[in-house]
Amino acid sequence: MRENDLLQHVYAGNTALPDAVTIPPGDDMGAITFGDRSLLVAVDQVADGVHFDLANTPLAKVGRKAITRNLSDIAAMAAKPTAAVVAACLPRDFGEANATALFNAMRDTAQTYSCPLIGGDTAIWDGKLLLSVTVFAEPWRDAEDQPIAPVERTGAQPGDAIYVTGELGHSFPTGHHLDFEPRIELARELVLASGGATRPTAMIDLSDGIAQDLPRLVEHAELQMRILPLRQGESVDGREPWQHALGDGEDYELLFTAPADAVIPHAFGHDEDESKHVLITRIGTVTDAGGIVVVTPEGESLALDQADAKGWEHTA
Ligand SMILES: Nc1ncnc2c1ncn2[C@@H]1O[C@H](COP(=O)(O)OP(=O)(O)OP(=O)(O)O)[C@@H](O)[C@H]1O
Ligand SMILES: Cc1ncc(C[n+]2csc(CCOP(=O)(O)O)c2C)c(N)n1
Ligand SMILES: [Mg+2]
Repeated sequence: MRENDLLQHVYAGNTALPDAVTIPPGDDMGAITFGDRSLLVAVDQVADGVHFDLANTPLAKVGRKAITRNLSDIAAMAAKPTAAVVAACLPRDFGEANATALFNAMRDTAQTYSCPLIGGDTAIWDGKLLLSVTVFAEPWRDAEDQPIAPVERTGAQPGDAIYVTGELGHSFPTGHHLDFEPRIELARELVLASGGATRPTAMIDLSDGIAQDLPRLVEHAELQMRILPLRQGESVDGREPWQHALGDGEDYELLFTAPADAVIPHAFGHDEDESKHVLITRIGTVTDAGGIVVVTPEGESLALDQADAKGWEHTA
C-alpha cells in the first residue's frame, strides 16, 4: 500500500464536492466558506515510531511537534491560526505525570502561536502514543481589513522563480524535526508586504522533502543543487549533502514560487542579530517541459527520480 496511491483515489472524488468547499483535498489545508467568511482546516498526526521515537524524546518536544507540524500547514497557506483540537491515544502504561506533561506542552505551544487548544478527546489503548491535531485558520487581513486569499499549491507558471526558506536536510538526526519554527510570520510578510508584490504564486511546506513536495507544485522545473541551503549533518551511505536536502524530509520550511521579477527578500526576521534571520534562497525556475531536473554542484543535469533522493512516503 502506498500513501500517494490512496491520495490519488481521494482527489478523484473532489469534483463531487459542494460549492462551499473552496479548497478541496490536495492542499496543505482545505477551506470552506460560510456566509462571506472563509475557514481553513487541516489534521496531522504524530505517532511513536513514525514521527518520533518516544524512548529518546522528551514529552515536551513530542507535544510541541504535534502542534507545530499543523502550524506549518497554516504557514503553507499563508493563513492566520484560529484554534486547535487534539485527539490523544495514550499507551496503557503511560501514567498521569506523563499525560499532564504532554498536554501542557501542547497547550503552551498552541498558546505561543496564538492558536489556542479548545478541545479534544482522550483514549487509553494497547497501541503506542498517537496524537492527532486538527487546526483551524482564517485569512490574514490587509490594512483595509480585506481578507488575503490563502496561497494554494496550484498557481505556479513557467518562468516563475522557486524559493525555499531556511536550511534543508538531516532533520531527524539533528532533532530539527522537533525544534523547528513554523514559518507563519514569514508567510504573512510575503502576502502582505509591498501591496501583494511578493505574494507567492504557489506554496507548500516541506514535510516529505523537495523530492516529494516540489512535484506537488509543478510538473517541470530546473533546480540548482549548488545553491541549495544545507543543514550541517552526518552523511548516510556516502550520499551528498544536497541529496539529504532533497530527500530527508521534515524540514518544515516553505517551498514557494513567485514571478521572476518579484523582489523577494533574501532573509526574513526582526531580530537585531541578523544571523538569526531566516534565509530565503532562490533555488531554481519553473520550466514548461522536461520534468523536474536537478543540476548537481558538478554541473551534471539529472532527472529528479535519478537523483538518489526519494523523499518520504508512507508505505506498507
Ligand atoms: N485519509 C484522507 N482522506 C482525505 N484526504 C486526505 C487523507 N489523507 C490525506 N488527505 C489530503 O491529501 C493531501 C495531502 O496529504 P498530506 O498528509 O500529505 O498533507 P501534506 O500537507 O502534503 O503533508 P503533511 O501532512 O506532512 O503536512 C491533503 O490535502 C490532505 O488533506
Ligand atoms: C522515528 C522516526 N522515524 C523516521 C522519521 C522521519 N520521518 C517520519 S515522517 C516523515 C515525513 C512527514 O510525515 P507525514 O508524511 O506523515 O506528514 C519523515 C521524514 C522520524 N521523524 N521519526
Ligand atoms: Mg503540508
